[in-house]
Amino acid sequence: MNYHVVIPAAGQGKRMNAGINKQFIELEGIPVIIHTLRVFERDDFCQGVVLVINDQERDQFVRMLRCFEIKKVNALVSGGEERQQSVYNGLKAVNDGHIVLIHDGARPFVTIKKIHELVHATKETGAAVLAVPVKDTMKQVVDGHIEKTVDRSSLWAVQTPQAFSMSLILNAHERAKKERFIGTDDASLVERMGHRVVIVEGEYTNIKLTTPEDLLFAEAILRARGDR
Ligand SMILES: Nc1ccn([C@@H]2O[C@H](COP(=O)(O)OP(=O)(O)OP(=O)(O)O)[C@@H](O)[C@H]2O)c(=O)n1
Ligand SMILES: C[C@](O)(CO)[C@H](O)COP(=O)(O)O
Repeated sequence: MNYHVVIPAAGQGKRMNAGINKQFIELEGIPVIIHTLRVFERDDFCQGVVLVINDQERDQFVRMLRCFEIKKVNALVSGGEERQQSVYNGLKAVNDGHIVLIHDGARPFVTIKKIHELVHATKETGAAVLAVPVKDTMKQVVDGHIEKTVDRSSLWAVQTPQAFSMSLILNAHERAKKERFIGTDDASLVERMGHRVVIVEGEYTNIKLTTPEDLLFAEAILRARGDR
């Protein structure tokens, strides 16, 4: 069940519009990225973390890791223009291990329970993702009007971590780069090679902090957890 994890945290956070890297926004006095890293710090199955960052934020990250005593980050790697490039840079820095997880730095609420279910499922096909069934009715919209209502029964909102055998995901990234394909998640690079990806039902609290209102949900999630 051992794994390594690549955590992309090198984005611009444009949709958050916070004026700073959203990974540095504090929730109950702790930066988002530290909340995320602490999950893996606490998981004995996590053998090491590769953190992908903006070079100009390197000093800030080094100080933060030291201040919060994060020990498992064994590489700080430069990100790229696209999330996919950042992830690929991170994968190349994972020096051993058979299973690798890729997890957004902006998703601080993943649980160890779900991580372990995901890693276990990866043994089945070499690829598995956390996802939750969509709750809203989905419509396809063209030029501002509804083209059709999409059958919701087979639609899932995919999250991270996404887990893969190391060789499979490296091959998928290398092929996507060669073919100039850019996907919005890593599983899409594996799917396009015709490889089965297993869905593991995740939790609705595993939100990605993307726009300002997500911070309201984040504070509510922390309060609810604190009450337990
Ligand atoms: N070039 C990029 C883009 C994104 N990410 C990371 O990938 C995760 C998911 O991406 P997203 O939520 O879209 O972050 P941003 O790209 O920063 O957001 P935006 O699109 O609003 O700028 C984030 O932890 C982000 O830091 C990254 O490492 N490198
Ligand atoms: C990888 C991801 O979190 C799965 O839902 C999502 O695709 C990232 O998208 P973003 O626009 O890069 O945040």
